[in-house]
Amino acid sequence: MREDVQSLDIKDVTANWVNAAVLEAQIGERVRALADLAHTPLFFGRLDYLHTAQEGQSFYIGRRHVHDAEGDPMVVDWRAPVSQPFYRASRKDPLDVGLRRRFGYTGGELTAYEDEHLTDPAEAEQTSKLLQAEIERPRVGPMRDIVATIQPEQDEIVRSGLSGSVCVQGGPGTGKTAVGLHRVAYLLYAHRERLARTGTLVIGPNRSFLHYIEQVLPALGELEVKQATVDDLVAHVEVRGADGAAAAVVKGDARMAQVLRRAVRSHVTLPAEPVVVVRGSRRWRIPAYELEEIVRELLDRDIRYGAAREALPQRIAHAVLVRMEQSGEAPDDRVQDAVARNTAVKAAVKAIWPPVDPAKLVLRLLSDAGFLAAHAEGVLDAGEQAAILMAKPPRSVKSAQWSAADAVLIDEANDLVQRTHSLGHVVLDEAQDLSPMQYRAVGRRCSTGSATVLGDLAQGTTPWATGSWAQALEHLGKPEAVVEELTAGFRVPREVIAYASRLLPHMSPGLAPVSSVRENPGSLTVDAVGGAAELDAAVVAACAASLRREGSTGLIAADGRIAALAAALTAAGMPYLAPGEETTAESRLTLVPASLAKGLEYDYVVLDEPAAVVAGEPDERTGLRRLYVALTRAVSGLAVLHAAPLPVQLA
Ligand SMILES: Nc1ncnc2c1ncn2[C@@H]1O[C@H](COP(=O)(O)OP(=O)(O)OP(=O)(O)O)[C@@H](O)[C@H]1O
Repeated sequence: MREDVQSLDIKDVTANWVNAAVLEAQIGERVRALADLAHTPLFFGRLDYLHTAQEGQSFYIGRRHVHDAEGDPMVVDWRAPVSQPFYRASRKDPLDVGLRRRFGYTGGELTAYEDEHLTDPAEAEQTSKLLQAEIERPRVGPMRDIVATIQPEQDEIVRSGLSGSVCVQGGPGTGKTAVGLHRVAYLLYAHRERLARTGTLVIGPNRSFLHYIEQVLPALGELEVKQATVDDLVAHVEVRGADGAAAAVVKGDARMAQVLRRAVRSHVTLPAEPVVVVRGSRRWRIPAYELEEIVRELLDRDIRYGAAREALPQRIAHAVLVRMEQSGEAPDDRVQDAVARNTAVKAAVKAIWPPVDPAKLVLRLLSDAGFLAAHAEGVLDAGEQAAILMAKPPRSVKSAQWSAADAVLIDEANDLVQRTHSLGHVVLDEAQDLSPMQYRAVGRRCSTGSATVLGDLAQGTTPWATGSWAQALEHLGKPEAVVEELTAGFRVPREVIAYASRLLPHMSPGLAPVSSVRENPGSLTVDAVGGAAELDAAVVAACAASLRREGSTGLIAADGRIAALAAALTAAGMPYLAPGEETTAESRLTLVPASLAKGLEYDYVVLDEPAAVVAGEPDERTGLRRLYVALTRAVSGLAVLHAAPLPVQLA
């Protein structure tokens, strides 16, 4: 297929050099998409149908469509309807499938297969060894795709339609991230043209996380999906400052949207003077009361501030034209445009509906107590207003120490002035940490599209963490989204998840523990070390022991412990990576501050001093949630080492 594309001769089919350049770029893209990936086999499954139109036919299922020299299909794309039973068929509902075969590969070489005769009553139900092997395959690079082993409950989410938004609640390692990414790939397949036009975006919590997941979609042949953090989306100003928790909570509260809306609209002044337009020998006068009617009508229509500001001169000009017609003239559109540009009209518009600079507006709200009070009246109480006022008002937008929450406020103000462009589909991962104002910022970016929201309420570690998905979806502007739950855990072995789940009742009562699909006896060790002095050495030794096995090792520790552990690793001659960095021949060890561990995973995890992880957070609940995240990163083994007593909730 690649050679066919490469050998295309476009000399005779392009009319000019622009056509030729475009076509060449498209050919280049297609060749890239058809690249031969040595370790990515062309097919991973086979379906033999019993009846229907495809009677007796078998299909090979793969990452992409492959055809032979005649153009006949050899491998069917996993996203095609004919592939769906590969993921959904069961003994209870075989979906006309007689045989389902899964192929297993080792380094790109076919080494195993597994057959299921779904309609054979003599055959017993069994769990797939290939699935187990796939999950436990040592991790060396970034996150991998799971096309070969998507589970039925995951597949339902992956294949849900483009028009509806979906929210997925699931404990650690239930495959939320994997499902979200595969859903994008599916939607791009099913709605290619529409989404190519409108665009797709994956939002993750930080750079390390985005690095970790960035290969999944390209491996599925999807090269056009953008990735960003929420901070990237709202980067209207340079963020150099940070808020205390109290200020950040108020700034992230949805009520701020109301305050901003009032503040923006407060710039409109009802006209007190008439507008007099002079054209040739004639003067046309629009009295103040009529101007006021126009302004009130625009305010009521609830269009964006900037759009109304653009409409106003045309409305005034229209009023002038009506008068011209009444006096027997026959003005046309060009006259209306000329009147709209008349200096008297422009001056009136400037006085009535002046331009608003979103950053300046937010700066004024946060630094001018009187201005804030005027617009926050009845919305924020005095204490809340005091919490967000800057101690020392900066001189300009440029010199202000903007915080991340401020940037979100500016984004909201920006949207009040001018509508934010909406994409076709947005995937929001680790959503539980977003503030209501951040949800709104994301919601603006899919206001005419749909969203996939992924998260775990138990892993919320911000002071404004999501308490319920219904509220979050309300802020996002997708209250109709369906909330699905994933309960089967793929990453974390049973023993480890059981240990971590001891924390659940103390930090997120009501959430059911994940039920791991994997039994790995001996995957958990918890060891007390004599004293703080010996801890570093014990941790280094545990890392060295993990590294003797295949795959990646993550050393997770409280942020405050990272410097000491970095020094200890260096002294021991053990090179290490930062979170999100790909493992190399030199190092398979990553030193992970607990604050960056979310969403990541390692074959083996060494967890340093749980009590310090808890103590590193402002309150106990957040501390326990941080610990829960750290405890649930391991695929094959977790070694907990402590010098201080373990948190009582773990005991
Ligand atoms: N059906 C599957 N087949 C094979 N591996 C799977 C499957 N589902 C999930 N996994 C693997 O399980 C691990 C966890 O998945 P993922 O990171 O998507 O979980 P998550 O729910 O986002 O976790 P967290 O809450 O910790 O962010 C990944 O390595 C993923 O590839």
